[in-house]
Amino acid sequence: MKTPPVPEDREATAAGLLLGAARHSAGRTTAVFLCSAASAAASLALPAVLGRTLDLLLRRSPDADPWLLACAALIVAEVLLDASVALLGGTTSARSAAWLRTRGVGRLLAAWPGHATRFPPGDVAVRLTANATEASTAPVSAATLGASLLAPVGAVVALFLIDPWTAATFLAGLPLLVLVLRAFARGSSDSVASYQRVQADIATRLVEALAGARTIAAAGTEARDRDRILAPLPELAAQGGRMWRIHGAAVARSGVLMPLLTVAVLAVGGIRLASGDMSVGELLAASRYAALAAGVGTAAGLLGSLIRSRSAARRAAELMALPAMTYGARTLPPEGRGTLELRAVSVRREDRAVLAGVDLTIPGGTSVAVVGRSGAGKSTLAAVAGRLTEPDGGAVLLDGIPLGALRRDELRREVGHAFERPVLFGATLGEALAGSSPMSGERVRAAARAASADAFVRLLPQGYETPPHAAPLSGGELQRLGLARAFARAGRLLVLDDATSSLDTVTEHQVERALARDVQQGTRLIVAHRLSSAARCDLVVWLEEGRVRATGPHQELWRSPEYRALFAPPEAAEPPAPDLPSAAAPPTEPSGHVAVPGPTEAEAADR
Ligand SMILES: Nc1ncnc2c1ncn2[C@@H]1O[C@H](COP(=O)(O)OP(=O)(O)OP(=O)(O)O)[C@@H](O)[C@H]1O
Repeated sequence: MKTPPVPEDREATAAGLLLGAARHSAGRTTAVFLCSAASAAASLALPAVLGRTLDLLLRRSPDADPWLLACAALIVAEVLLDASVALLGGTTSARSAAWLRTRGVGRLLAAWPGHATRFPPGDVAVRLTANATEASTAPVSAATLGASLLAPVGAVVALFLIDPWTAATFLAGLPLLVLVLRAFARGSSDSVASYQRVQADIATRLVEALAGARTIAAAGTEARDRDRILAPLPELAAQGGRMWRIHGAAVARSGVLMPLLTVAVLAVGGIRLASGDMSVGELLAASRYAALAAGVGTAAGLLGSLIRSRSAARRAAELMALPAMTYGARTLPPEGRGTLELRAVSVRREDRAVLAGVDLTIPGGTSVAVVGRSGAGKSTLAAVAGRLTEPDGGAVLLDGIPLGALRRDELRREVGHAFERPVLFGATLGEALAGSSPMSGERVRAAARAASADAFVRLLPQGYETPPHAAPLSGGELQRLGLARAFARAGRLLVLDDATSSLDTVTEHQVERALARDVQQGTRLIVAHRLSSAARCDLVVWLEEGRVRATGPHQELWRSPEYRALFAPPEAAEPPAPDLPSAAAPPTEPSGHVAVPGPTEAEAADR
């Protein structure tokens, strides 16, 4: 039977996510429940059949034979059903885990990059592996728990039917069990959540250390960083110990309580046998039913599993709560040339205005350098212009259409990006440059030539067939591949966020010339620290503390000593005397650059 899907926003809660997983595997989970229930029914029927068989055997009745066969059939059925539950349960949980991971990864990648990168990679890995696995067992645990209660409930009913006194004796002890299980559920939730949090903390530290392996080796701090990564271990041990102590205490208490209740039922049954109110067979059946009813004590194990699943689901659901990037349904006017407009754009980060009321109009086909001191908001502006982040106020329009109203394919086809430290995805370099769109090898190579990447790629033994991880790339070569990827898909707007910072000035010049000559013409927004880059652009946007300080051609802005100071080494940053002609004349060749580390692709996404 097809079940309706859980709405996506409901999946952002642990209950909604678990419901979604249960619905996804509804057929198999129902089969687990039915097999568990049938096994419980077989175990319930067995004592009655055994008791009846014993009475018939004691009477040497010829009718005992079919009853003996029924006993054997019930035992075989129980074994087979239990085996089916184990097999089905395992595969059902595996399917639920796959579903949870697919949803989680999908949500993560569909979210605004800045939101997604707030979860450290190690933490995300734990949420999508260990936590997803634990959460995935919930449907099967719930089905098994539900079915496992059928046997004790049925056993108490059977006790009533055999002799109400035996049933009343058993029920008298049940409130104590409820208290034990309640205390267990409360204590466990807390310690399980803390355990999972500390687990993720260690993973986060480990992944950070791997990313900074060179820094650790260079500083010779291996021992200190090992201790730092493993610092939460004592807390993990404490939370783990607490978790299993609570579990152990619940199992021990119910383990004492349940046999006591069984003995009490037997004692009452013995008295009833002595008074002639019960047969020997009925006493045998009552003792077996008492043991079955005592099985309610094992609920602690399944309850513990459900509590761990719920806590893990809560962590996985936090990924589902990430706000997804939204797109519209509009396309760009065909005659547009890539005019970019920012109207009163503001971006806030941690209660601070990173961009404040930025108004800009960049005519189509213009190359624009965005300059300013470190932290001025250049990368944030680049991210807003390419809609890698949504402004908190104002609007960004391309050829008169708000970026948010554009169709996804239209937006990503017409707006390209290159970053300071690009990440290459794909089985081969050729694939990594082509990206997701089908593209001829010649177009990829032309883009690589424009980015001065073709020559070194062809020198690799496998050329464009080299897997990215097997290509020995310098920072500058990697940047050129990132540029080639952007050039190959160049549309109306190309955003280069410090994407040439690792190139030597000669190569940078070559790339810029090829960009102007060989790459499809459109608007270029270039975050630049080098004087030469700013000088070669048609227009410069000078940002200062999140605001546009000035816009204009480089030659015009060069008249300002403060503008010149952006590109000058510190000792020359003092405003020069107004009568110094050399300072006022805009140099055409690079005279220096402010060496500021720019963002990685991931960092750029975090604007
Ligand atoms: N996710 C974020 N959370 C908090 N602050 C942020 C975030 N992203 C950027 N900022 C802050 O916003 C300001 C502008 O950052 P941005 O990276 O845009 O500057 P930039 O001009 O590109 O700097 P640089 O030249 O050093 O790359 C900085 O002060 C930065 O610390």
